Amino acid sequence: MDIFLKDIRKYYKERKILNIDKLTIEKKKITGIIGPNGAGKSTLINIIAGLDNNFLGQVEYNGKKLDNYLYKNITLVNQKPYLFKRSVYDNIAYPLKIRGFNKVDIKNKVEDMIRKFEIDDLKDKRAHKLSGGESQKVSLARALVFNPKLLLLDEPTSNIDPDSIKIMEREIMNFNKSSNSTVIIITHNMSQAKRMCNKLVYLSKGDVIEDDIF
Ligand SMILES: Nc1ncnc2c1ncn2[C@@H]1O[C@H](COP(=O)(O)OP(=O)(O)OP(=O)(O)O)[C@@H](O)[C@H]1O
Repeated sequence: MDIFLKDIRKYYKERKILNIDKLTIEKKKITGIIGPNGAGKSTLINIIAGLDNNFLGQVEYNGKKLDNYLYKNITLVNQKPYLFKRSVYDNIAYPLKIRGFNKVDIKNKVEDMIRKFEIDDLKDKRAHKLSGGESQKVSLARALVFNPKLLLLDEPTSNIDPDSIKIMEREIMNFNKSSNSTVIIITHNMSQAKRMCNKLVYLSKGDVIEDDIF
């Protein structure tokens, strides 16, 4: 889906955090959002995810307002993911269970994710006992397993070792190509942005300074 933002204003108390007149995120592409600390990147991605309604302006998804169907097809992976106190396997299965997939499908899809992310050794571990980087990997696997139409990533590889970064970038790019889903990634890593993104949006003090750096 493509996303169109218009006249976005976000305040905390009197302080203006976001001030975006117009921004289009193109469908089927990977768009990177970059910019200094405090620029408003996480605030923006939370608004796009539908997790923050307290703002002025319009966000349209394929020309429509966010509804329940769209909301269920959007997922956000945070830098500090929240995982349930269950096994890694159960955590990855969860989005499929709540969407009513049958047991065989769930097993196949979860095992496929475990294979792709090379986390077989983690599958029976309780998720709250994982390291920060392991949690981020599991959280990305849990996001991709149900094939969202819009994947939002807030610094998904910030705690990750170089080998695991390769795996995560590969899986995000493969997912984007095979599903034609739209991906937005916040990153401070310019070489990662260049490796992965079709387009880059530069945010500074809540304003879009440039929206196509490449
Ligand atoms: N709940 C809140 N209450 C008040 N101010 C907030 C709140 N959340 C964020 N802010 C402020 O909004 C501004 C933008 O924060 P945001 O987290 O969106 O920045 P960011 O670009 O994602 O930064 P970083 O690169 O450090 O993650 C910051 O100045 C932050 O202090």
